[in-house]
Amino acid sequence: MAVNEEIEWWDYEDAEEMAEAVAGDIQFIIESAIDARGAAVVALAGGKTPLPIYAILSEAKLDWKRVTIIPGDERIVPLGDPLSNVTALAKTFLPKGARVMPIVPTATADYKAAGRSADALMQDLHWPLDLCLLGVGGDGHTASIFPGPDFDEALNGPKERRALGVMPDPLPPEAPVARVTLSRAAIVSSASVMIAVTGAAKKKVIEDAISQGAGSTYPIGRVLADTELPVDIHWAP
Ligand SMILES: O=C(O)[C@H](O)[C@@H](O)[C@H](O)[C@H](O)COP(=O)(O)O
Repeated sequence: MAVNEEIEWWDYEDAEEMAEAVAGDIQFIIESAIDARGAAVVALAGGKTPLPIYAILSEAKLDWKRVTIIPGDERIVPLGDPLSNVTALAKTFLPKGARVMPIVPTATADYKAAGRSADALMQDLHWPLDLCLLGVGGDGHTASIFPGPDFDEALNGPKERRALGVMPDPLPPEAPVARVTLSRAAIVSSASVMIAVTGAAKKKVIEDAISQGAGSTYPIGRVLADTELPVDIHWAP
């Protein structure tokens, strides 16, 4: 397994400046995909950090009806729940005309079944994804790749498995529920992988994860070690 040596940090004065820059980069990726094949498919991170990016991106002059957006991971909660990643994306991008696709259609107690259904839904999309925008948790998770019983499957499952169900152990306090996530294989196959994070603590976690390399204890380290294309990490205090 290679260690990615093409990781570039982009540091900004504040979250607003980062949001402008990242929104601009995503706009460019979407425009390029639309120019190339008439459509774009992007996976966007959940959580709170990227919300200012999405607010700016949604104002971009894009042919939104050609854009499909999925959450790169989802908490298994009903649509409309404050924890639902796709609900936040839908509020921002549906009014623009984008196709925002839930990956967990109905909340189910069986997270493995939810993962299988998400994986089946992925077959309807154009692969590889044009972009996978990732967030990182303070514990080093990315998308919903967490330590726990599904960690190995998320990292090392069959390459064609693009999504799976995950029960984080321990459950993250900010959203203590089972998840569906893109697999590492699906993430690293993306035409472009980008990370957006804020705060000194997350910066330290990512730096440690990168220096640990392919054997990193952090999910983000395991993902970064497996990407072959350059990865941009956007950071603001
Ligand atoms: O649904 C999720 O949990 C996420 O997609 C997750 O990977 C997120 O990016 C991090 O937890 C950071 O979240 P914050 O930006 O809210 O800190």
